[in-house]
Amino acid sequence: MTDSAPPGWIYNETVRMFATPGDPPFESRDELVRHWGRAWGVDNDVGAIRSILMHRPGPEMAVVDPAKRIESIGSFGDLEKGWYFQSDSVPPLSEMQEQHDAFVAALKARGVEVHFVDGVDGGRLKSCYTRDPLIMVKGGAIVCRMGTRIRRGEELAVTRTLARLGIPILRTLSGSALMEGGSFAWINPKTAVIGCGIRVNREGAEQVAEVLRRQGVELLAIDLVGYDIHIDGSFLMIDRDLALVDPFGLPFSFLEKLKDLRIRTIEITPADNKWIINSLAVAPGELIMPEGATNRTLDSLAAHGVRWTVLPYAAMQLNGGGIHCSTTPLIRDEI
Ligand SMILES: NC(=O)NCCC[C@H](N)C(=O)O
Repeated sequence: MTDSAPPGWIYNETVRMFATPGDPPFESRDELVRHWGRAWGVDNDVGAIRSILMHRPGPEMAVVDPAKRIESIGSFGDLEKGWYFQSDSVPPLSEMQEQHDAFVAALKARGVEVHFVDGVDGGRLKSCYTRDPLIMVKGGAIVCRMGTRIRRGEELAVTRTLARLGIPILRTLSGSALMEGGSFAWINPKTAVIGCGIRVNREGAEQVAEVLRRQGVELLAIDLVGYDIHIDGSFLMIDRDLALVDPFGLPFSFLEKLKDLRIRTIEITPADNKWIINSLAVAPGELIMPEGATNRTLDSLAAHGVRWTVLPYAAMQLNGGGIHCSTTPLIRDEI
């Protein structure tokens, strides 16, 4: 047969013989492991963390000039250069690094593989909050588009890092989208939420929703309150069906939606340090949290079977972000 077959037929029959179908889909574990080396990605916010992305604050912090005091609001910043420091005091860099190092050590002690962002530069002083320039979904990352000038460009450093690690990038937000990962949260493996506001617009949410739709995940888009920048200041999943919330930062309709989804909630009180919402679930019902929870809230956590480790993080928080903001889990166990 092949003796007399025309070359075109041989070519086409070979193509047909070696064709590979689209299913199983890109995000399936076997496909990822075979072609990308690991099952990168997450589809929940509480499964045991295996791999995480962080950035130790470093030379970029030198952009902060304590002489640039903004007296009218009691903080520091330079409108021309775009940097801002959201507190009335600037801690020594060594103190921020010490707290960050202790957090990294606590994660490593749990067996978490910690990766660091390559090439942070340009005085991008918020780069230690790796939560924001990317979102991890099933099978890889969505690179965001930051909603403040000094943070725009963190996307490039993160993209280089993802490439070095071999992590698929499923989408880079484009057009007029604004999106920061701190305003994205998984509620369960079929439902996620984005808080829209001054840093995240509906176009950003829609571009993320497109990626998630292909994974069979529904994305809720809610409005944040006032100038709140991220939903992770008011909402945190801490177990498969349990969230820590600040009701003052969330619309009533979202609190009702959580009930529909059978998510139980623990509400913080004004006496709690608000940064406790910005904790990290390292496994179902296991938190790393900053200081400042009231006994009332700790008792409630304990009554719901939650365990926690407390780390000092006040110096890191002075730059405007907390424990949750300082991490992006790259791989979590399924729940
Ligand atoms: N997820 C977060 O809340 N990230 C920290 C935000 C850092 C800082 N306040 C900012 O303005 O970007």
